[in-house]
Amino acid sequence: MQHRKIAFIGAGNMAKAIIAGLVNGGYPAQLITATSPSMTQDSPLHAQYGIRCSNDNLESARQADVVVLAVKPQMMADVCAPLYQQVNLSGKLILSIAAGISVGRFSQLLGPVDLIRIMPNTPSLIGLGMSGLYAPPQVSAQDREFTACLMQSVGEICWVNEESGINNIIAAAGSAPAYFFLFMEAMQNESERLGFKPETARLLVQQAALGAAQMVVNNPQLDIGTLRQQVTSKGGTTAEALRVFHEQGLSETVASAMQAAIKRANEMEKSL
Ligand SMILES: NC(=O)C1=CN([C@@H]2O[C@H](COP(=O)(O)OP(=O)(O)OC[C@H]3O[C@@H](n4cnc5c(N)ncnc54)[C@H](OP(=O)(O)O)[C@@H]3O)[C@@H](O)[C@H]2O)C=CC1
Ligand SMILES: O=C(O)[C@@H]1CCC=N1
Repeated sequence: MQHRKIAFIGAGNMAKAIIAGLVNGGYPAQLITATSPSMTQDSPLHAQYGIRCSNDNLESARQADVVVLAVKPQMMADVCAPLYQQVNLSGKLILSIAAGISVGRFSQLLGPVDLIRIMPNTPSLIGLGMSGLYAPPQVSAQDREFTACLMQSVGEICWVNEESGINNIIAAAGSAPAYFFLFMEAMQNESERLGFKPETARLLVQQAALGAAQMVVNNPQLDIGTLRQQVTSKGGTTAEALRVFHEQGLSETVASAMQAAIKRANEMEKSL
């Protein structure tokens, strides 16, 4: 893939996950800078990945070809104002990973820039990310290709044709690791109540989750429902557990939760 100088503005959970995935996947560390107010030259991110670390957003953005906006959505306006006023952004590619800040809002915050929205998720850290991408029509084929390759180096990607698709990606993938963690936490808690030590309870749950996910990956010809049926003996134990999930409305709960994530993203787009 093409290598460009990248500045991450904001170096929290999501930026760190992408940086780790990139460097571990062979992206040259000397081309990556990360900035945040608490960052120093010898911060752990520098020691761990060999990237440049700084607390100077403007200098980092000036020397970069690609600026990744990776601060909390609520911080975005404050972070963009000095970038707009003091950095020549023309010719640079701007990538935003923020939920709830639209391309239209960015053109208010930064003027007319080449911007692609990315909705990644934290498994990018281990090369198993899932990112949605949206580029407005005027973004060049080279910038689209670069961004696709960048995010493919930390996982799978999915382009959306409409910007509203990014909020659907949030519901289905960006926020989704937390859904699975919640489910696993609940299973671990109940396993502990059954008398397993915490580490054993965790092992039981993590191996079941990992095995189930890997079976989905390894069997693209099988519906996930078929894999479920293969576990579910007639009149057996799984059928009873699934009956409880159905009776207590698991599918409806999942659908409502995903809709709530989309609703929140839409609200953020109106208010930030
Ligand atoms: N977490 C996730 O799973 C996902 C997050 N996102 C998006 O990623 C973005 C970041 O989220 P996340 O990583 O979770 O958030 P974090 O709170 O973990 O990180 C935010 C980062 O921004 C830094 N920051 C704060 N103020 C400034 C500033 N003025 N200039 C530069 N950096 C600043 C913080 O630095 P300091 O610690 O020094 O204050 C911190 O490094 C959000 O917009 C979110 O919507 C998208 C997909 C998934
Ligand atoms: O919770 C959030 O708003 C961000 C976006 C997707 C995951 N985390």
